Amino acid sequence: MTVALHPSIDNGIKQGSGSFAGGTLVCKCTDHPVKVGIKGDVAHNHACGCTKCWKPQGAMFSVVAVVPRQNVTVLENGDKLQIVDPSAVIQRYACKACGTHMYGRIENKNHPFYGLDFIHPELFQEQGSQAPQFAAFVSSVIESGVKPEQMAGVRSRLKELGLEPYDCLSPALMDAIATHVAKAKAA
Ligand SMILES: N[C@@H](CCC(=O)N[C@@H](CS)C(=O)NCC(=O)O)C(=O)O
Ligand SMILES: [Zn+2]
Ligand SMILES: [Zn+2]
Repeated sequence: MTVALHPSIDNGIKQGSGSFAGGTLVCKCTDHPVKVGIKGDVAHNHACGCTKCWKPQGAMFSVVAVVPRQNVTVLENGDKLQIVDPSAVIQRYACKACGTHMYGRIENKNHPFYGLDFIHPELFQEQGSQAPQFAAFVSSVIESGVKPEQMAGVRSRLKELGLEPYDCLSPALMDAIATHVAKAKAA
């Protein structure tokens, strides 16, 4: 049986249009859904296996990407949003009614990813945003209950889908973090 990872990738990765102009993220509420407007396309879209990123019901992975924070605007029913864990690096704003995370924001100006918000592209009403590029925090799915002996199958399915599995972030993002830290130390 094929390993189920996330509904938006289990049937194959749908490539982005390359010219996605942005759109509206909508939570799962049928009544008064939270709507968040995003300008432009997302970047660094990836599957994340960590326990903190929001996943739809039954999914093993989250699918999460970044956008500049100035490109994120709460459009409707923002009163339903609350921060999941105010002590986390990424402050994830979730709908109190349905639990969907609408955006995650870093307030620490010294953080390497300060200025970028984290969003879940599957919540776009519109099609065509950038496809997932890799898988991050893969080993962390064990913390959500996946058995260690299932991991070979999980990694091989990710590879089959074209998502290289990493146990932290991709080399490009890890290099960006290390560069930021090196510059901060040198300053
Ligand atoms: N193994 C941990 C990893 C958590 C983690 O470090 N997540 C990454 C990727 S989203 C992160 O940057 N977290 C910062 C945060 O959650 O605020 C878990 O699964 O809970
Ligand atoms: Zn909701
Ligand atoms: Zn995560």
